[in-house]
Amino acid sequence: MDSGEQGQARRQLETLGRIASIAGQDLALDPLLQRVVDALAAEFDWEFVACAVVDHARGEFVCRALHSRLRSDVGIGYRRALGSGVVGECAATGRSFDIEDTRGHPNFVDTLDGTRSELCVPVLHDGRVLAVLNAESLRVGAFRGQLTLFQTVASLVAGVIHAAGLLEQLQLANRQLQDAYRTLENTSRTDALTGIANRRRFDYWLAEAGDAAQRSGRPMAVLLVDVDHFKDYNDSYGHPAGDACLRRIARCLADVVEGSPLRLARYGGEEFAAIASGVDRDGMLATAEWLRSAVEALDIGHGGSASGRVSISIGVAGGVPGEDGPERLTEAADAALYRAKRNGRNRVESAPPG
Ligand SMILES: Nc1nc2c(ncn2[C@@H]2O[C@H](COP(=O)(O)OP(=O)(O)OP(=O)(O)O)[C@@H](O)[C@H]2O)c(=O)[nH]1
Repeated sequence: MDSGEQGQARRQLETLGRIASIAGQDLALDPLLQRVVDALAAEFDWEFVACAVVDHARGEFVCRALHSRLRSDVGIGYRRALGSGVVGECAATGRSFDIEDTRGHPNFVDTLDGTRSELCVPVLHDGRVLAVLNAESLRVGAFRGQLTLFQTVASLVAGVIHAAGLLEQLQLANRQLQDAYRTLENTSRTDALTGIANRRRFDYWLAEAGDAAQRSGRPMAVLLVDVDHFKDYNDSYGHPAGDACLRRIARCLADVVEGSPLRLARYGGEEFAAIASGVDRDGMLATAEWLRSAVEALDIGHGGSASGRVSISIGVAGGVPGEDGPERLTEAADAALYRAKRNGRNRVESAPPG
């Protein structure tokens, strides 16, 4: 080896060292690939360097990093089928390509105006093609003698690309798991028929409001709603119409309480419940009356009801729960609701102040 060759070998080793050290700086896949591509372009003064990652599940490769001084159809996110073009063939077969002159090459796809030479090497891990490193030039034979070096770069960065790919898959799986968990959590707290909160969530709110009221000494209030003569509604109009009626009532109640401190839930069957912290019995009574009149105003026909339309009865209770907890308030609201039914329905009754 003469001194010129020794100097070139030393420079190549230094280049490889630099690329290896910047590649492993952190494990986010896209920045990592971009660092490799930028380093190759800078070290060798290449006009176009790209890295495509192989998406085996979709049978495609997709460009994830790019350095180009030339006008090209290729951009980040550019994807093609495995096997298509030289990059696609390299991705599909794991073969390297060192094309001195692209003119006449059987699988060359012209994505870069006037490309004359192309270098393409697979990034392999465990015999599987993870990615393809690709360089292109407008000059014939621009990469002469560089294939081994390019392959060495590919094998140097294969480990970190593999690890970054795994990390990316893990992060994706983690995000999907979190989404699924949120959906599940939401489903488990939402009533399927009406879309408002369910009894489970109401019980949670009740305990939470009870704790807050006991700690602060400030009142809380509960109201229970029951649709009047609903058995008769079902019997007259059918169960599906009964379901639709419950949905309309739920929407109406939700619209009234929207933006207020009241939290509304379907309590079960044809019953709804609402709870509010920092509100006393009289404050809740006023809201209860709005709720009652809003449902009446829906004007849903009901032949079995004295008014000829669907109505609700409401029981209200409020105060600071004592040692026996906030459940006492729900029992008191239930007793008031029973009185509202007995006193003719379509009305609001409240428990004595407590
Ligand atoms: N369509 C439908 N009906 C329901 C649902 N849940 C409960 N119901 C019906 O609601 C009716 C409640 O009837 P009752 O408890 O006898 O009370 P009511 O007929 O409303 O009479 P009062 O409460 O005394 O005014 C029953 O017929 C239940 O089948 C539901 O999800 N969909």
